[in-house]
Amino acid sequence: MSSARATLRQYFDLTKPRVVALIVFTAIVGMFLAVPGLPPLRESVLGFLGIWLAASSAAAINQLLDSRIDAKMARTSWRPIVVGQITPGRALAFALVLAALSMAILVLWVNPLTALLTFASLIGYAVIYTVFLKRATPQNIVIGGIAGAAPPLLGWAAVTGMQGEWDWAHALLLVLIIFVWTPPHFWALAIFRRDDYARALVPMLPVTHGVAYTRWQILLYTVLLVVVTVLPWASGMSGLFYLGGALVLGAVFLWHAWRLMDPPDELYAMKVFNYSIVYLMALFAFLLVDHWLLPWLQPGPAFELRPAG
Ligand code: HEM
Ligand SMILES: CC(C)=CCC/C(C)=C/CC/C(C)=C/COP(=O)(O)OP(=O)(O)O
Repeated sequence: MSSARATLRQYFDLTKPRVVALIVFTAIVGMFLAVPGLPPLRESVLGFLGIWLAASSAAAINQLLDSRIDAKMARTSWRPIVVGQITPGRALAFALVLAALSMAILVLWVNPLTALLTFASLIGYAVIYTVFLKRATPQNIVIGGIAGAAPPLLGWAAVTGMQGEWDWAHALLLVLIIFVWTPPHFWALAIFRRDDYARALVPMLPVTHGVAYTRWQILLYTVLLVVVTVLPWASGMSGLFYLGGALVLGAVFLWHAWRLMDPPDELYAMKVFNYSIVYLMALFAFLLVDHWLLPWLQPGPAFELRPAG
C-alpha cells in the first residue's frame, strides 16, 4: 500500500467505520419513517452527512481519550493512536475538523434542533461515556447507550424539525429499541473479552458481577427487547410485515440468549454478539421495507364496505 493510502486508512480506522455505518443506517431509517413516501432530498443528504461526521468525530475522540485503556486490551492494541501511527495532536485536530464540519452543515442547512441533538450525542459518547461512565460503573454501557441509540431521532429531526404531533413519540420508540438492544449486544462481547477489561481495570459487568450474572442480564434485556420491538406495530407506526420480521428475529435472539446460559463453548458469546449486529441491521431493514409496503398492504377503499348511496 502506498504511504498516502496507508495514512488515509489509519484516519478511517480512527472513526470506527463499521460501527458508524450501522449507526448512520439507523439514522437513515429514521428519516424514511418520519414522512409518508420519500423524505426531502436536501435535508436527507445533508442530515446524513452531518450525523456521519459527528459520529465519526465522536469515535475518534473516544480513541484519543481511551488510548491508554486500548493499549492494555488485545482487541484494541492495534489501534492507530496506540501504535503511534497517528499522534494524539493530529487525532484531536482531525476530530475537531469533523465535528466543526458536522455542526456547520446541520446548523446552516438542516436545522438547529438536529444540530443540538447531534452535538449532545457526540458529547454523550465521546465525553460522558468515555471519560466518566466507562471507568466508573458497570451500568456504563446502559446509560452511555443513550448516545448510540439517538441516531434515528437525529434522522427524524433532520427531515421534520419535530413539528408533527407524533414525531417525538415515534422517534423515541426507535431510540428505545436500540437502547434496550445495546446491553445484550455489548455484554455478549464483554463476556468473551472479560480478561481484557479486567487487565485494563474497566468495570464491565462480567468483571464486576461475574459471567453467570451477566448472562441473566443479557436474557432479561433480550426479553425486554422482543416486547419493545412490538411497539412500532402496536402504535400503528409499522405494519404486519415489520411485526413478522421483528418476531422471527427476536425469537432467534431469545434462543441465542437462552443457549448462552449454558453455552457449548467459550466462543458462543461471540456468536451472540455477531448475531446482535445482524439482528439490528435486519430489524431496521424490516422497518424500512414495511414503510414502503404499508400503503399496499393496508386495506384501501377497494376493500371498504360502504353504505349504499
Ligand atoms: C454504549 C453503546 C455501545 C457499546 C458499549 C458498544 C460496544 C461495542 C464494542 C466493544 C464493539 C467491538 C468493536 C471492535 O472490536 O472494534 C462493537 C462492535 C460493533 N458495534 Fe457496538 N456498541 C455500542 C453501541 C452500538 C450501536 C448503537 C451500534 C449501531 C447502531 C453498534 C454497532 C456495532 C457494530 C456494527 C459493531 C461491529 C464492528 C466491526 O465489525 O468492526 N454498537 N460494539
Ligand atoms: C453523534 C453520534 C450519533 C454519536 C454516536 C456515538 C457512537 C459512535 C457510538 C458508538 C458506541 C460504541 C462504538 C461504543 C463502543 O464502546 P467503547 O468505546 O468502550 O469500545 P472500544 O473498547 O471498542 O473502544
